[in-house]
Amino acid sequence: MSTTEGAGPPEHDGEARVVQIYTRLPQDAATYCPLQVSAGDTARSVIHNAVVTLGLNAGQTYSLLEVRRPGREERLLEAGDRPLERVLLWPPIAQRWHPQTHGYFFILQDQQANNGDNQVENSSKDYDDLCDLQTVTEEGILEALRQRFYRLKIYTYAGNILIAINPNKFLPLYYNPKYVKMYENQPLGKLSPHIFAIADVALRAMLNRQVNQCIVLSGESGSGKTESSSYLIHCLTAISKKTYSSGLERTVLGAGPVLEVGHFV
Ligand SMILES: Nc1ncnc2c1ncn2[C@@H]1O[C@H](COP(=O)(O)OP(=O)(O)OP(=O)(O)O)[C@@H](O)[C@H]1O
Repeated sequence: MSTTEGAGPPEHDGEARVVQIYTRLPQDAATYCPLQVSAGDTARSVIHNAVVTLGLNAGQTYSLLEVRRPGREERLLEAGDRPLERVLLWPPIAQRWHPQTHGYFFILQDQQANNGDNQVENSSKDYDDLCDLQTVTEEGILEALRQRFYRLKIYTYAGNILIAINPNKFLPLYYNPKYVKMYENQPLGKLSPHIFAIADVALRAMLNRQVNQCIVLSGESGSGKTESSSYLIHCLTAISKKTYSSGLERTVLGAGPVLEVGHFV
């Protein structure tokens, strides 16, 4: 386990993948460890497993970096971020196998030694679900949402309700087609909060219970209800293979303006 290139193509096991974690530590030059990572694993658990696998000092604090272009595009993952969600956004070749030389990989680094570098981390705790807040006050909820918004995390759960904050700009990262597949058949809350998760849960409930389902979109004017309904419909038609090619998405979305006209008559 002491090379810069890894040892061969990774194995795939359903939703789990083998991810190469390289180290950037004062005590070594180029060590890596292949780790089996599943979609729900967070940076926190991946760091823990890498530290154990590499036999590193568990008393130290480590952080995990996603590298897209060595030295140029490096992003520090927060403890609750899910590394496999990042991998799915890499180009196919980089998703399958990611030795350092291909430019897409993860780095485990000593947090203390690297303070000041690549710091996107924020000391405030990040909550995917507002139900995890220690004290629930209006101020606390708004602050938690604000901190997530600063990190471009526009979705947050409050139990099985999804709160969406209008970013007022297109965030391609969120709506990558690979995310539709990733959220398919996943329990709510296993992956990062997302509108596709709501669509998938509603579709599965409908199919399993054979009962119509309803998703309520509520918010003030301009908050993003129409936009959100488009993402829901896109996701529903994409995961329903039969309707995917039938133009249903276009038909349903086309009904929107007609209904809105009715609203003002
Ligand atoms: N998830 C999003 N990503 C990017 N932009 C968004 C998102 N949600 C909303 N927006 C932006 O905000 C604008 C207003 O959103 P939208 O039309 O969906 O609001 P609305 O709640 O349906 O408003 P109204 O109730 O007045 O019809 C959109 O045109 C879009 O530019």
